[in-house]
Amino acid sequence: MKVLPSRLEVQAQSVPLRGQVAAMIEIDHVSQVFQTSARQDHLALSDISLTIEDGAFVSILGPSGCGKSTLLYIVGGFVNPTKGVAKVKGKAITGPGPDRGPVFQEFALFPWKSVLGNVMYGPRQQGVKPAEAEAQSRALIEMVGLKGFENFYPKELSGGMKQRVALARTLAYHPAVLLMDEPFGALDAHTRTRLQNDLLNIWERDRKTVLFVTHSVEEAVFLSDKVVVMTRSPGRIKQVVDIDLPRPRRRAELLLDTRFQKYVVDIERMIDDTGEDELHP
Ligand SMILES: Nc1ncnc2c1ncn2[C@@H]1O[C@H](COP(=O)(O)OP(=O)(O)OP(=O)(O)O)[C@@H](O)[C@H]1O
Repeated sequence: MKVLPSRLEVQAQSVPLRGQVAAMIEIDHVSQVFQTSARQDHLALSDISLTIEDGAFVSILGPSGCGKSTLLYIVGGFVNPTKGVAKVKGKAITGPGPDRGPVFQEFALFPWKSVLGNVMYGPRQQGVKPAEAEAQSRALIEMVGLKGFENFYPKELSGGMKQRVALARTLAYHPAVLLMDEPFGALDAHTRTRLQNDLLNIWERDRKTVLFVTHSVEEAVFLSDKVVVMTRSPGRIKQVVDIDLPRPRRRAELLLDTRFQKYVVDIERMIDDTGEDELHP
């Protein structure tokens, strides 16, 4: 899904929500119809209901075009569902907010700002004083493994480094929920593995709720508490799989673990069973 307004400024203006609740996100009978340019209605999502607990890491898997991004954008408040309601902390989502931090490729880094400038942007917009915003941002840059690159500009960074900056920039808002749309999809296998490990380490520190869209079954099983498998278009939930593997997880160990391998094979079969990976206009 491709057309998104740049809403970073909007997110930065509202006040963050606080407090722990059991259900962080509730998606209640949500359907989404898009009008295509040919003026035909296209049912992208059909009657999706899903509850995501506070602090859970949930991945969404499914064939291309099944509505994964659309679901993420509905939770982000960038798309209003045609039917049903999506809630965050019990409140209906009516637009973007700083409680939900998107890590989407559409939210490209500001090319005219340094790494530090990009990460500091959110806290400064939220009224954090410059010295404090800088200290917080430097700590986050270190946390995502970019210490020493504070004064670099996006064009001087690799794809993986840009993703790290994007993650630090979103974390700087202190969102309760991270919304990640194939954040590592464009990276080489080695960088992808490193970023998966780093993301898990960061997540294990403060257990934010994460909603993560990916095409990689292995990545989903490695990272997640739950994997949501969707049917092909129109997207419905086929199955929610609880990933009962101990944490902290080490990728090298898990790859040899028969339980991990079984989850991957079972979920791959579920996706194959959703039908041919055909795209329909
Ligand atoms: N703004 C839009 N206007 C019209 N149709 C749209 C719009 N956004 C998405 N769609 C359609 O909705 C369906 C779901 O799109 P979406 O991007 O959510 O799927 P996806 O599962 O994330 O796909 P992929 O895995 O290929 O990224 C597709 O058929 C797409 O063409």
